[in-house]
Amino acid sequence: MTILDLAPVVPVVVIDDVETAVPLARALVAGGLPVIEVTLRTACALDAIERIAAEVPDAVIGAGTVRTPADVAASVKAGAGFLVSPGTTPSLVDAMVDSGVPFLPGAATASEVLALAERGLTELKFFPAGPAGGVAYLKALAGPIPEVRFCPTGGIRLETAPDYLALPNVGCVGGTWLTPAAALATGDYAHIQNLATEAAALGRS
Ligand SMILES: O=C(O)C(=O)C[C@H](O)[C@H](O)COP(=O)(O)O
Repeated sequence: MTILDLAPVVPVVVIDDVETAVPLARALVAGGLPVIEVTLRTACALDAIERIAAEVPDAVIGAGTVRTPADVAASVKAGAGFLVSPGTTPSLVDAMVDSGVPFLPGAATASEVLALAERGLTELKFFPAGPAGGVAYLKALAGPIPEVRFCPTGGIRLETAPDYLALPNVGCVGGTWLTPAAALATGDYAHIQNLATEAAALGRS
């Protein structure tokens, strides 16, 4: 079982207020989406990961927007169970390999995919999925590079997720649509749970 196969959708979340982290994670897990990516884009992101790791045992909590070896170290220290990067550099991949936790390095072109496959890495994030070519691009990659599987992220919504999930080289998709800023601001976790339930059902279609 790998990160790509645990849930059809990985919520990508931006947490501005650390107090929202635990109720938010609980709502996503209750809706059927246990794999959660907290982006390292806010000051409290590492604290949020730490709290979710400590208080929501059913969540598989990971760090997103991992850009540097220092991000890798800080994420693992905070308790991240997996790492996701928007793109890759040689030093970032080295640090991810050495981290001891599962990771999805980002790639957007055939050359980037081949560079990672050459290192034995065959589970990647495809980012930014929509702008980079979407479903058609992934379909084209499956011809020459069928052994590499992806979590496409970037511009995907509930309506477009099924087209990605139908591809043989897609394990799951990521997206921010599960955690609208307005719902977080007002503490509307019931709405977030409903969005998660809706997305989790895609895995049964
Ligand atoms: O922060 C990162 O590491 C990223 O790679 C960016 C996210 O995957 C996108 O921000 C997804 O956002 P939506 O397009 O709204 O679903």
